[in-house]
Amino acid sequence: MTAAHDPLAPPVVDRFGTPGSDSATRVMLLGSGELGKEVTIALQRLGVEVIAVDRYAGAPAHQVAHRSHTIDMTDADEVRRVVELEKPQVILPEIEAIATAALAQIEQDGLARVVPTARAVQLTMDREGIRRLAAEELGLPTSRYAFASSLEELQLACTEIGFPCLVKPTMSSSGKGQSSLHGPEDVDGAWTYAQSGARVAGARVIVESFVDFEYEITLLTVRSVDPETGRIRTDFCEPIGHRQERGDYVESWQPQAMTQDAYDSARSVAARVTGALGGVGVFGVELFVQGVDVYFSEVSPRPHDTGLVTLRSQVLSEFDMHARAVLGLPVVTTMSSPGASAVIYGGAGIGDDGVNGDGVNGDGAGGEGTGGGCSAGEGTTAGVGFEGVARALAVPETDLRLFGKPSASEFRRMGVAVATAEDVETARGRAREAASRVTVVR
Ligand SMILES: Nc1ncnc2c1ncn2[C@@H]1O[C@H](COP(=O)(O)OP(=O)(O)OP(=O)(O)O)[C@@H](O)[C@H]1O
Ligand SMILES: NCC(=O)N[C@@H]1O[C@H](COP(=O)([O-])[O-])[C@@H](O)[C@H]1O
Ligand SMILES: [Mg+2]
Repeated sequence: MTAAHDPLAPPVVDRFGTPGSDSATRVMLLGSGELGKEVTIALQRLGVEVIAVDRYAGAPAHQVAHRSHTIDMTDADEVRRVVELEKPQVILPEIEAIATAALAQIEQDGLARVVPTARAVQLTMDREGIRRLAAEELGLPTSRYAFASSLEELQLACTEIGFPCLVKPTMSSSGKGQSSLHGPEDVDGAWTYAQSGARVAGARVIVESFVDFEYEITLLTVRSVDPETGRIRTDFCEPIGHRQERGDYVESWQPQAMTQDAYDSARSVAARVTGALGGVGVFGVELFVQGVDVYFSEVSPRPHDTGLVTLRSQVLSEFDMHARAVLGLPVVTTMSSPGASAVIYGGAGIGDDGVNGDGVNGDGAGGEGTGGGCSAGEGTTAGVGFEGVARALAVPETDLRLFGKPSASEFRRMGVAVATAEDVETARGRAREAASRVTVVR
Protein backbone atom coordinates (compact mmCIF):
# COMPACT_ATOMS: atom_id res chain seq x y z
CA MET A 1 0.00 0.00 0.00
CA THR A 2 1.24 3.48 -0.78
CA ALA A 3 0.14 6.91 0.33
CA ALA A 4 0.93 9.86 -1.89
CA HIS A 5 -0.28 13.41 -2.11
CA ASP A 6 -2.90 13.73 -4.81
CA PRO A 7 -4.44 17.06 -5.72
CA LEU A 8 -7.58 15.22 -6.82
CA ALA A 9 -8.32 13.91 -3.31
CA PRO A 10 -12.07 14.51 -3.04
CA PRO A 11 -13.69 16.24 -0.11
CA VAL A 12 -14.58 13.66 2.52
CA VAL A 13 -18.34 13.41 3.02
CA ASP A 14 -18.47 13.97 6.78
CA ARG A 15 -22.19 14.59 7.00
CA PHE A 16 -24.57 12.18 5.32
CA GLY A 17 -28.09 13.37 4.57
CA THR A 18 -31.51 11.81 4.36
CA PRO A 19 -32.64 10.40 1.00
CA GLY A 20 -35.56 12.31 -0.49
CA SER A 21 -34.80 15.47 1.48
CA ASP A 22 -32.77 18.60 0.76
CA SER A 23 -29.97 17.19 2.89
CA ALA A 24 -29.60 14.05 0.71
CA THR A 25 -26.20 12.83 -0.42
CA ARG A 26 -27.03 12.12 -4.07
CA VAL A 27 -25.15 9.81 -6.43
CA MET A 28 -26.08 9.23 -10.08
CA LEU A 29 -25.15 6.06 -11.95
CA LEU A 30 -24.71 6.30 -15.70
CA GLY A 31 -25.27 2.68 -16.60
CA SER A 32 -27.50 0.51 -14.43
CA GLY A 33 -26.54 -3.09 -15.10
CA GLU A 34 -25.69 -5.84 -12.62
CA LEU A 35 -22.58 -4.04 -11.36
CA GLY A 36 -24.48 -0.80 -10.85
CA LYS A 37 -27.24 -2.65 -9.02
CA GLU A 38 -24.77 -3.87 -6.38
CA VAL A 39 -23.17 -0.41 -6.12
CA THR A 40 -26.64 1.07 -5.63
CA ILE A 41 -27.42 -1.32 -2.80
CA ALA A 42 -24.03 -0.62 -1.17
CA LEU A 43 -24.62 3.16 -1.37
CA GLN A 44 -28.15 2.87 -0.03
CA ARG A 45 -26.87 1.00 3.00
CA LEU A 46 -24.94 4.18 3.79
CA GLY A 47 -28.08 6.29 3.43
CA VAL A 48 -27.22 7.69 0.02
CA GLU A 49 -29.93 8.71 -2.48
CA VAL A 50 -29.25 6.94 -5.77
CA ILE A 51 -30.49 7.91 -9.23
CA ALA A 52 -29.98 5.18 -11.82
CA VAL A 53 -29.74 5.99 -15.53
CA ASP A 54 -29.52 3.57 -18.44
CA ARG A 55 -30.37 3.20 -22.11
CA TYR A 56 -33.33 0.90 -21.50
CA ALA A 57 -36.13 0.80 -18.94
CA GLY A 58 -36.16 -1.73 -16.14
CA ALA A 59 -32.36 -2.12 -16.00
CA PRO A 60 -31.13 -3.97 -12.88
CA ALA A 61 -30.15 -0.84 -10.90
CA HIS A 62 -33.35 0.95 -12.02
CA GLN A 63 -35.18 -1.65 -9.95
CA VAL A 64 -33.49 -0.73 -6.67
CA ALA A 65 -32.62 2.98 -7.04
CA HIS A 66 -34.62 5.85 -5.55
CA ARG A 67 -35.32 7.20 -9.05
CA SER A 68 -34.48 6.10 -12.57
CA HIS A 69 -34.16 7.61 -16.03
CA THR A 70 -33.97 6.05 -19.47
CA ILE A 71 -31.94 8.14 -21.92
CA ASP A 72 -29.48 7.79 -24.78
CA MET A 73 -26.30 8.06 -22.70
CA THR A 74 -24.19 8.60 -25.82
CA ASP A 75 -26.07 11.88 -26.41
CA ALA A 76 -24.18 14.68 -24.59
CA ASP A 77 -27.29 16.90 -24.35
CA GLU A 78 -29.32 14.11 -22.76
CA VAL A 79 -26.61 13.41 -20.18
CA ARG A 80 -26.36 17.11 -19.33
CA ARG A 81 -30.14 17.43 -19.05
CA VAL A 82 -30.52 14.58 -16.59
CA VAL A 83 -27.61 15.84 -14.46
CA GLU A 84 -29.09 19.36 -14.33
CA LEU A 85 -32.45 17.88 -13.40
CA GLU A 86 -31.23 15.61 -10.60
CA LYS A 87 -28.27 17.65 -9.34
CA PRO A 88 -26.19 14.71 -8.02
CA GLN A 89 -23.03 15.52 -6.08
CA VAL A 90 -21.30 12.46 -7.55
CA ILE A 91 -21.59 10.72 -10.94
CA LEU A 92 -20.54 7.07 -11.33
CA PRO A 93 -20.08 6.02 -14.97
CA GLU A 94 -20.95 2.31 -15.04
CA ILE A 95 -20.69 1.29 -18.71
CA GLU A 96 -18.38 1.94 -21.66
CA ALA A 97 -21.01 3.83 -23.68
CA ILE A 98 -21.36 7.37 -22.41
CA ALA A 99 -20.84 10.80 -24.02
CA THR A 100 -17.60 11.44 -22.13
CA ALA A 101 -17.29 15.00 -23.45
CA ALA A 102 -20.44 15.85 -21.49
CA LEU A 103 -18.82 14.41 -18.34
CA ALA A 104 -15.74 16.59 -18.82
CA GLN A 105 -17.92 19.68 -19.20
CA ILE A 106 -20.03 18.77 -16.14
CA GLU A 107 -16.87 18.35 -14.06
CA GLN A 108 -15.37 21.57 -15.37
CA ASP A 109 -18.56 23.50 -14.63
CA GLY A 110 -18.48 22.15 -11.07
CA LEU A 111 -21.93 20.53 -11.41
CA ALA A 112 -20.83 17.18 -9.97
CA ARG A 113 -17.75 15.10 -9.20
CA VAL A 114 -17.18 12.40 -11.81
CA VAL A 115 -15.68 9.16 -10.40
CA PRO A 116 -12.82 8.58 -10.59
CA THR A 117 -12.34 11.65 -12.83
CA ALA A 118 -13.83 12.69 -16.17
CA ARG A 119 -10.39 12.32 -17.76
CA ALA A 120 -9.98 8.77 -16.41
CA VAL A 121 -13.41 7.83 -17.75
CA GLN A 122 -12.59 9.36 -21.12
CA LEU A 123 -9.26 7.54 -21.37
CA THR A 124 -10.56 4.12 -20.32
CA MET A 125 -13.75 4.20 -22.36
CA ASP A 126 -11.59 4.32 -25.47
CA ARG A 127 -9.09 1.48 -25.89
CA GLU A 128 -6.86 3.86 -27.84
CA GLY A 129 -6.71 6.34 -24.95
CA ILE A 130 -5.81 3.85 -22.25
CA ARG A 131 -3.45 1.83 -24.46
CA ARG A 132 -1.44 4.90 -25.48
CA LEU A 133 -1.31 6.08 -21.86
CA ALA A 134 -0.16 2.68 -20.56
CA ALA A 135 2.29 1.72 -23.30
CA GLU A 136 3.55 5.05 -24.65
CA GLU A 137 3.44 7.36 -21.61
CA LEU A 138 3.95 4.93 -18.73
CA GLY A 139 6.06 2.40 -20.67
CA LEU A 140 4.11 -0.60 -19.34
CA PRO A 141 4.44 -3.90 -21.21
CA THR A 142 1.39 -4.65 -23.41
CA SER A 143 0.62 -6.71 -26.50
CA ARG A 144 1.77 -5.08 -29.75
CA TYR A 145 -1.04 -2.99 -31.22
CA ALA A 146 -2.23 -0.76 -34.05
CA PHE A 147 -5.43 1.16 -34.79
CA ALA A 148 -7.61 1.31 -37.92
CA SER A 149 -10.60 3.36 -39.06
CA SER A 150 -11.43 1.50 -42.29
CA LEU A 151 -11.15 -1.98 -43.75
CA GLU A 152 -8.12 -0.90 -45.80
CA GLU A 153 -6.35 0.44 -42.72
CA LEU A 154 -7.24 -2.75 -40.86
CA GLN A 155 -5.66 -4.90 -43.56
CA LEU A 156 -2.43 -2.91 -43.23
CA ALA A 157 -2.58 -2.96 -39.42
CA CYS A 158 -3.03 -6.76 -39.33
CA THR A 159 -0.07 -7.22 -41.68
CA GLU A 160 2.02 -5.02 -39.40
CA ILE A 161 1.00 -6.83 -36.18
CA GLY A 162 0.96 -10.32 -37.73
CA PHE A 163 -1.21 -13.37 -36.99
CA PRO A 164 -2.69 -14.59 -34.71
CA CYS A 165 -4.14 -11.30 -33.51
CA LEU A 166 -7.33 -9.86 -32.05
CA VAL A 167 -9.53 -7.08 -33.39
CA LYS A 168 -11.81 -5.12 -31.04
CA PRO A 169 -13.88 -1.96 -31.42
CA THR A 170 -12.12 0.81 -29.47
CA MET A 171 -15.40 1.41 -27.62
CA SER A 172 -16.94 -1.87 -26.48
CA SER A 173 -16.98 -4.22 -23.51
CA SER A 174 -17.67 -7.82 -22.50
CA GLY A 175 -16.09 -9.04 -25.75
CA LYS A 176 -18.70 -7.38 -27.94
CA GLY A 177 -17.43 -7.04 -31.53
CA GLN A 178 -14.17 -8.86 -30.66
CA SER A 179 -12.63 -11.41 -33.07
CA SER A 180 -9.61 -13.71 -33.11
CA LEU A 181 -7.84 -13.68 -36.49
CA HIS A 182 -5.68 -16.54 -37.71
CA GLY A 183 -4.81 -15.23 -41.17
CA PRO A 184 -5.56 -12.52 -43.78
CA GLU A 185 -8.78 -14.31 -44.75
CA ASP A 186 -10.28 -13.35 -41.37
CA VAL A 187 -9.81 -9.58 -41.72
CA ASP A 188 -13.01 -8.73 -43.63
CA GLY A 189 -15.22 -10.62 -41.18
CA ALA A 190 -13.48 -9.05 -38.19
CA TRP A 191 -14.12 -5.56 -39.57
CA THR A 192 -17.82 -6.22 -40.15
CA TYR A 193 -18.20 -7.90 -36.78
CA ALA A 194 -16.47 -5.02 -34.95
CA GLN A 195 -18.90 -2.57 -36.56
CA SER A 196 -21.87 -4.61 -35.36
CA GLY A 197 -20.53 -5.00 -31.82
CA ALA A 198 -19.32 -1.50 -31.08
CA ARG A 199 -21.16 0.48 -28.44
CA VAL A 200 -21.24 3.47 -30.81
CA ALA A 201 -21.57 3.78 -34.59
CA GLY A 202 -18.58 4.46 -36.89
CA ALA A 203 -16.22 2.35 -34.85
CA ARG A 204 -12.45 2.61 -34.92
CA VAL A 205 -10.75 -0.68 -34.03
CA ILE A 206 -7.61 -1.87 -32.25
CA VAL A 207 -5.53 -4.79 -33.51
CA GLU A 208 -3.60 -6.57 -30.75
CA SER A 209 -0.99 -9.28 -31.07
CA PHE A 210 -2.09 -12.49 -29.33
CA VAL A 211 -0.45 -12.88 -25.89
CA ASP A 212 -0.01 -16.58 -25.10
CA PHE A 213 -0.46 -16.08 -21.36
CA GLU A 214 -0.37 -18.78 -18.66
CA TYR A 215 -3.20 -17.16 -16.80
CA GLU A 216 -4.93 -13.80 -16.58
CA ILE A 217 -5.98 -11.84 -13.54
CA THR A 218 -7.96 -8.84 -12.46
CA LEU A 219 -6.11 -6.97 -9.74
CA LEU A 220 -8.73 -4.94 -7.91
CA THR A 221 -6.94 -1.76 -6.91
CA VAL A 222 -8.60 0.71 -4.58
CA ARG A 223 -7.72 4.38 -4.28
CA SER A 224 -9.28 5.88 -1.19
CA VAL A 225 -8.74 8.70 1.26
CA ASP A 226 -6.55 7.64 4.16
CA PRO A 227 -8.45 8.69 7.29
CA GLU A 228 -5.20 9.40 9.14
CA THR A 229 -3.44 11.57 6.59
CA GLY A 230 -6.31 12.81 4.41
CA ARG A 231 -4.28 11.72 1.40
CA ILE A 232 -5.09 9.16 -1.26
CA ARG A 233 -3.72 5.70 -0.62
CA THR A 234 -3.65 2.68 -2.90
CA ASP A 235 -4.58 -0.82 -1.70
CA PHE A 236 -4.74 -4.10 -3.57
CA CYS A 237 -7.05 -7.08 -3.23
CA GLU A 238 -5.88 -10.66 -3.56
CA PRO A 239 -5.58 -11.37 -7.32
CA ILE A 240 -8.68 -12.69 -9.08
CA GLY A 241 -8.12 -15.36 -11.72
CA HIS A 242 -10.67 -15.79 -14.49
CA ARG A 243 -11.58 -17.72 -17.61
CA GLN A 244 -13.07 -16.03 -20.64
CA GLU A 245 -15.10 -17.37 -23.55
CA ARG A 246 -16.13 -15.27 -26.56
CA GLY A 247 -14.22 -12.37 -24.90
CA ASP A 248 -16.59 -12.50 -21.91
CA TYR A 249 -15.89 -13.81 -18.43
CA VAL A 250 -17.49 -17.15 -17.55
CA GLU A 251 -15.92 -17.86 -14.15
CA SER A 252 -13.59 -16.14 -11.70
CA TRP A 253 -11.87 -17.10 -8.47
CA GLN A 254 -9.91 -15.49 -5.66
CA PRO A 255 -7.06 -15.85 -4.90
CA GLN A 256 -5.17 -16.73 -8.08
CA ALA A 257 -1.84 -18.30 -7.07
CA MET A 258 1.08 -16.21 -8.32
CA THR A 259 4.80 -16.15 -7.73
CA GLN A 260 5.95 -13.30 -5.51
CA ASP A 261 7.81 -11.71 -8.45
CA ALA A 262 4.74 -11.78 -10.68
CA TYR A 263 2.56 -10.42 -7.89
CA ASP A 264 5.03 -7.59 -7.22
CA SER A 265 5.08 -6.69 -10.93
CA ALA A 266 1.29 -6.83 -11.08
CA ARG A 267 0.95 -4.42 -8.15
CA SER A 268 3.55 -2.11 -9.63
CA VAL A 269 1.71 -2.00 -13.00
CA ALA A 270 -1.63 -1.46 -11.24
CA ALA A 271 -0.28 1.30 -9.02
CA ARG A 272 1.22 3.12 -11.97
CA VAL A 273 -1.80 2.95 -14.21
CA THR A 274 -4.33 3.85 -11.50
CA GLY A 275 -2.04 6.61 -10.22
CA ALA A 276 -1.93 8.10 -13.72
CA LEU A 277 -5.73 7.97 -13.95
CA GLY A 278 -6.24 9.56 -10.51
CA GLY A 279 -9.36 10.04 -8.42
CA VAL A 280 -10.79 7.54 -5.95
CA GLY A 281 -12.68 4.26 -6.22
CA VAL A 282 -12.18 0.66 -7.29
CA PHE A 283 -10.25 -0.08 -10.47
CA GLY A 284 -10.20 -3.51 -12.16
CA VAL A 285 -6.72 -3.83 -13.63
CA GLU A 286 -6.65 -6.64 -16.21
CA LEU A 287 -3.27 -8.33 -16.59
CA PHE A 288 -1.88 -11.27 -18.57
CA VAL A 289 0.82 -13.31 -16.81
CA GLN A 290 3.52 -15.35 -18.53
CA GLY A 291 6.09 -16.58 -15.99
CA VAL A 292 7.36 -13.44 -14.27
CA ASP A 293 6.24 -11.23 -17.17
CA VAL A 294 3.08 -9.24 -16.55
CA TYR A 295 1.33 -7.53 -19.47
CA PHE A 296 -1.17 -4.74 -18.98
CA SER A 297 -4.38 -5.40 -20.95
CA GLU A 298 -6.93 -2.79 -19.83
CA VAL A 299 -8.50 -1.24 -16.73
CA SER A 300 -12.04 -0.49 -15.63
CA PRO A 301 -12.27 2.66 -13.46
CA ARG A 302 -15.07 0.95 -11.51
CA PRO A 303 -15.93 -2.49 -10.11
CA HIS A 304 -15.19 -5.31 -12.53
CA ASP A 305 -17.43 -8.18 -13.61
CA THR A 306 -14.83 -10.78 -12.57
CA GLY A 307 -14.87 -9.10 -9.14
CA LEU A 308 -18.42 -10.35 -8.51
CA VAL A 309 -16.63 -13.14 -6.61
CA THR A 310 -15.86 -10.60 -3.85
CA LEU A 311 -19.57 -10.64 -2.93
CA ARG A 312 -18.62 -13.74 -0.97
CA SER A 313 -14.84 -13.86 -0.76
CA GLN A 314 -14.03 -10.52 0.88
CA VAL A 315 -14.91 -8.66 4.06
CA LEU A 316 -16.08 -5.81 1.83
CA SER A 317 -17.17 -6.63 -1.72
CA GLU A 318 -15.78 -4.52 -4.57
CA PHE A 319 -19.16 -2.73 -4.55
CA ASP A 320 -18.94 -1.86 -0.85
CA MET A 321 -15.35 -0.71 -1.35
CA HIS A 322 -16.36 1.47 -4.31
CA ALA A 323 -19.23 3.04 -2.36
CA ARG A 324 -16.94 3.77 0.56
CA ALA A 325 -14.04 5.08 -1.51
CA VAL A 326 -16.16 7.48 -3.58
CA LEU A 327 -17.64 8.92 -0.39
CA GLY A 328 -14.18 9.48 1.10
CA LEU A 329 -14.57 6.64 3.60
CA PRO A 330 -11.88 4.10 4.54
CA VAL A 331 -11.83 0.67 2.87
CA VAL A 332 -10.71 -2.83 3.84
CA THR A 333 -9.40 -5.10 1.08
CA THR A 334 -9.09 -8.25 3.19
CA MET A 335 -10.13 -11.58 1.67
CA SER A 336 -12.25 -13.61 4.09
CA SER A 337 -12.23 -16.95 2.25
CA PRO A 338 -11.17 -18.46 -1.05
CA GLY A 339 -14.12 -17.98 -3.40
CA ALA A 340 -15.39 -18.29 -6.95
CA SER A 341 -18.11 -17.03 -9.27
CA ALA A 342 -19.76 -18.63 -12.32
CA VAL A 343 -21.97 -16.83 -14.83
CA ILE A 344 -25.57 -17.77 -15.63
CA TYR A 345 -26.35 -16.95 -19.27
CA GLY A 346 -29.69 -16.88 -21.06
CA GLY A 347 -28.60 -20.14 -22.68
CA ALA A 348 -29.49 -22.06 -25.81
CA GLY A 349 -32.92 -21.35 -27.25
CA ILE A 350 -33.29 -18.06 -25.42
CA GLY A 351 -33.42 -14.98 -27.62
CA ASP A 352 -34.32 -16.62 -30.90
CA ASP A 353 -37.87 -15.31 -31.07
CA GLY A 354 -36.96 -12.28 -33.19
CA VAL A 355 -38.11 -9.63 -30.73
CA ASN A 356 -35.92 -6.55 -30.45
CA GLY A 357 -34.32 -6.23 -27.05
CA ASP A 358 -33.34 -3.41 -24.74
CA GLY A 359 -31.14 -1.67 -27.29
CA VAL A 360 -28.02 -3.54 -26.26
CA ASN A 361 -25.30 -3.79 -28.84
CA GLY A 362 -23.07 -6.71 -29.66
CA ASP A 363 -23.83 -10.03 -31.21
CA GLY A 364 -22.98 -13.37 -29.75
CA ALA A 365 -24.03 -15.28 -32.82
CA GLY A 366 -21.40 -14.04 -35.31
CA GLY A 367 -19.37 -16.89 -36.78
CA GLU A 368 -15.96 -15.20 -36.63
CA GLY A 369 -16.44 -13.28 -33.47
CA THR A 370 -15.42 -14.08 -29.95
CA GLY A 371 -17.90 -11.61 -28.54
CA GLY A 372 -20.94 -12.24 -26.39
CA GLY A 373 -23.96 -10.10 -25.64
CA CYS A 374 -27.10 -9.46 -27.59
CA SER A 375 -27.73 -6.99 -30.30
CA ALA A 376 -30.24 -4.23 -30.98
CA GLY A 377 -31.80 -5.95 -34.02
CA GLU A 378 -31.16 -9.44 -32.67
CA GLY A 379 -33.81 -11.57 -31.04
CA THR A 380 -34.37 -11.45 -27.34
CA THR A 381 -36.82 -13.14 -25.00
CA ALA A 382 -38.66 -10.91 -22.53
CA GLY A 383 -39.71 -11.91 -19.04
CA VAL A 384 -37.78 -15.16 -18.72
CA GLY A 385 -38.09 -17.48 -15.74
CA PHE A 386 -35.37 -19.09 -13.62
CA GLU A 387 -35.78 -22.73 -12.62
CA GLY A 388 -33.62 -24.75 -10.25
CA VAL A 389 -32.90 -21.94 -7.80
CA ALA A 390 -33.55 -24.07 -4.72
CA ARG A 391 -31.32 -26.86 -6.04
CA ALA A 392 -28.59 -24.32 -6.81
CA LEU A 393 -28.69 -22.88 -3.31
CA ALA A 394 -28.45 -26.41 -1.90
CA VAL A 395 -24.80 -26.44 -2.99
CA PRO A 396 -22.80 -25.70 0.18
CA GLU A 397 -21.59 -22.13 0.86
CA THR A 398 -23.26 -20.82 -2.28
CA ASP A 399 -25.30 -17.75 -3.12
CA LEU A 400 -26.93 -16.38 -6.26
CA ARG A 401 -27.60 -13.04 -7.86
CA LEU A 402 -30.36 -12.98 -10.48
CA PHE A 403 -30.06 -9.58 -12.12
CA GLY A 404 -33.67 -9.14 -13.26
CA LYS A 405 -32.80 -7.94 -16.78
CA PRO A 406 -36.08 -7.47 -18.64
CA SER A 407 -34.96 -9.48 -21.66
CA ALA A 408 -32.54 -12.30 -22.29
CA SER A 409 -30.48 -13.74 -25.11
CA GLU A 410 -28.27 -16.79 -25.38
CA PHE A 411 -25.07 -15.08 -24.26
CA ARG A 412 -26.47 -12.26 -22.15
CA ARG A 413 -25.35 -12.48 -18.49
CA MET A 414 -28.54 -12.95 -16.47
CA GLY A 415 -27.15 -13.96 -13.10
CA VAL A 416 -24.16 -15.30 -11.24
CA ALA A 417 -23.45 -17.98 -8.65
CA VAL A 418 -20.86 -17.24 -5.98
CA ALA A 419 -19.33 -19.74 -3.55
CA THR A 420 -16.69 -20.10 -0.89
CA ALA A 421 -14.69 -23.13 0.25
CA GLU A 422 -11.46 -24.08 2.01
CA ASP A 423 -9.66 -23.87 -1.32
CA VAL A 424 -10.18 -22.25 -4.71
CA GLU A 425 -10.70 -25.50 -6.64
CA THR A 426 -13.58 -26.55 -4.40
CA ALA A 427 -15.08 -23.06 -4.55
CA ARG A 428 -14.88 -23.12 -8.37
CA GLY A 429 -16.60 -26.48 -8.47
CA ARG A 430 -19.37 -25.26 -6.19
CA ALA A 431 -19.96 -22.03 -8.15
CA ARG A 432 -20.05 -23.89 -11.47
CA GLU A 433 -22.36 -26.55 -10.06
CA ALA A 434 -24.74 -23.95 -8.63
CA ALA A 435 -24.78 -21.93 -11.88
CA SER A 436 -25.44 -25.09 -13.91
CA ARG A 437 -28.47 -25.94 -11.77
CA VAL A 438 -30.22 -22.69 -12.77
CA THR A 439 -32.05 -22.89 -16.08
CA VAL A 440 -33.43 -19.85 -17.87
CA VAL A 441 -36.81 -20.67 -19.41
CA ARG A 442 -39.37 -18.82 -21.50
N1 LIG B 1 -4.06 -9.43 -26.88
C1 LIG B 1 -4.66 -10.48 -26.33
N2 LIG B 1 -4.02 -11.68 -26.28
C2 LIG B 1 -4.64 -12.77 -25.75
N3 LIG B 1 -5.89 -12.77 -25.27
C3 LIG B 1 -6.56 -11.62 -25.29
C4 LIG B 1 -5.99 -10.41 -25.82
N4 LIG B 1 -6.90 -9.43 -25.72
C5 LIG B 1 -7.99 -9.99 -25.16
N5 LIG B 1 -7.80 -11.30 -24.90
C6 LIG B 1 -8.77 -12.23 -24.26
O1 LIG B 1 -10.08 -11.72 -24.45
C7 LIG B 1 -10.63 -11.30 -23.19
C8 LIG B 1 -11.48 -10.06 -23.37
O2 LIG B 1 -10.68 -9.01 -23.86
P1 LIG B 1 -10.92 -7.53 -23.36
O3 LIG B 1 -10.84 -7.49 -21.88
O4 LIG B 1 -10.02 -6.63 -24.11
O5 LIG B 1 -12.43 -7.33 -23.84
P2 LIG B 1 -13.55 -6.41 -23.26
O6 LIG B 1 -14.55 -6.29 -24.34
O7 LIG B 1 -12.93 -5.18 -22.72
O8 LIG B 1 -14.14 -7.26 -22.08
P3 LIG B 1 -14.53 -6.77 -20.59
O9 LIG B 1 -15.43 -5.60 -20.75
O10 LIG B 1 -15.23 -7.99 -20.05
O11 LIG B 1 -13.25 -6.48 -19.89
C9 LIG B 1 -9.43 -11.11 -22.27
O12 LIG B 1 -9.79 -11.21 -20.91
C10 LIG B 1 -8.53 -12.24 -22.75
O13 LIG B 1 -8.98 -13.49 -22.26
N1 LIG C 1 -17.55 -6.16 -18.73
C1 LIG C 1 -18.37 -5.03 -18.45
C2 LIG C 1 -19.61 -5.45 -17.66
O1 LIG C 1 -19.71 -6.55 -17.19
N2 LIG C 1 -20.56 -4.52 -17.52
C3 LIG C 1 -21.79 -4.80 -16.85
O2 LIG C 1 -22.72 -5.31 -17.78
C4 LIG C 1 -23.80 -4.40 -17.95
C5 LIG C 1 -24.33 -4.42 -19.37
O3 LIG C 1 -24.95 -5.66 -19.55
P1 LIG C 1 -25.89 -5.94 -20.85
O4 LIG C 1 -25.01 -5.78 -22.05
O5 LIG C 1 -26.40 -7.33 -20.61
O6 LIG C 1 -27.00 -4.90 -20.82
C6 LIG C 1 -23.26 -3.06 -17.53
O7 LIG C 1 -24.26 -2.14 -17.20
C7 LIG C 1 -22.38 -3.47 -16.36
O8 LIG C 1 -23.15 -3.68 -15.19
MG1 LIG D 1 -11.50 -6.91 -20.31
